[in-house]
Amino acid sequence: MAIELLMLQGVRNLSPTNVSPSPLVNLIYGENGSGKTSFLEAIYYLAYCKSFRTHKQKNLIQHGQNTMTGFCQLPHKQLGVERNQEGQRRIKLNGVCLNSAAELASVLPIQLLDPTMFRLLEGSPQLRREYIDWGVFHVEPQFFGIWKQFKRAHQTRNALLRAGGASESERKIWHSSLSDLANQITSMRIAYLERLKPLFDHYMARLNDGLGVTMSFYQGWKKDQDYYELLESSWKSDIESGYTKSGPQRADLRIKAENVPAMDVLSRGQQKMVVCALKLAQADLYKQVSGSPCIFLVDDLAAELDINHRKALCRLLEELKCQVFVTAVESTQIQGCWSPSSQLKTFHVEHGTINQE
Ligand SMILES: Nc1ncnc2c1ncn2[C@@H]1O[C@H](COP(=O)(O)OP(=O)(O)OP(=O)(O)O)[C@@H](O)[C@H]1O
Repeated sequence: MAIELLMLQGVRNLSPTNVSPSPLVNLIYGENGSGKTSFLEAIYYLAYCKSFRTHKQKNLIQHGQNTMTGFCQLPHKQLGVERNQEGQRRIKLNGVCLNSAAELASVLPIQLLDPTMFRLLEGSPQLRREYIDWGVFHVEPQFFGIWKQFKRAHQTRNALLRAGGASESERKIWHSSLSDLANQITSMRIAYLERLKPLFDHYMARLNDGLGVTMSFYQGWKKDQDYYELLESSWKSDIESGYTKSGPQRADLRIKAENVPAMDVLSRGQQKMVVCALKLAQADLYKQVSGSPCIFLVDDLAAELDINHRKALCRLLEELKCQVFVTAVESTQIQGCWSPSSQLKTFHVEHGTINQE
């Protein structure tokens, strides 16, 4: 998958933009505040209808404008997204309006590496669940529907808990349905991670061998415990808490270095390497399953990565043969990291205007 043409209008400080990127490596460089991250943010918005740096999507719309629009030409697909100040949004795929951003999930598979990526290790388990589930969904598309059903059943159980209980028969019906869905979700997550783990080990070794980094999966309750039995036995204590304390909604990916949580012992740069290995492994598996590579958005590659690690990451991105959009303040920071086969295109951003060199 590669973007063949990208058109943007009304995005942050960017002038109307019309770019034909390289199918492989695109280097976007310019001074601080010139618009590099905004450019990546616009691509990300096309894929997910949300920003990676703010919850307020309105902030993406250029000051003084009512609307922002993004359009990209993909192989055999055209994707357009528009959003206005009132929060109204229009998504079109091949000229047909989509009802929700969720329908976009498999159109533009994007992996983001940015200066805050270490949060995947430090942040809440929710971020790591989202990471796992992105991959599970792309391997098992029915996962999304099962997860939605589970979420509804889980919300209903919580509502019953807060209401002080339910009849035995009603409770048992919900527990049976919840445990069935929870077990399906967990099996899919475990199967996905079993395929991901050797890839993660491979990329970890290529990026920073010797850190002793391991990943393990916590499914959200004790491994050997039957989830239906657990729901039944924890009913009373869950009524006291007012919510369901265990289940796939509490799952986590535990990353350790020499048996200690990675975030407690690794440097920022080393944590970033671990996150790079996680994302590369995910992109590799995605490519094996779908036959097509992800697109990588790499913001400010030079931040906290020394030249050897930068080169190692660039080599791995090249080997994946994926389309990459990478930003830097100075082109010299990363221009030399790519081989001649990377079909490098360089774009200079100046006061929001993007020019190919
Ligand atoms: N809605 C908006 N309308 C117009 N300009 C905006 C809007 N939001 C942000 N800006 C401005 O856009 C500029 C571009 O910011 P951006 O983060 O893309 O720069 P950058 O090139 O990535 O910088 P850095 O190298 O410092 O990360 C900033 O000067 C910012 O103040």
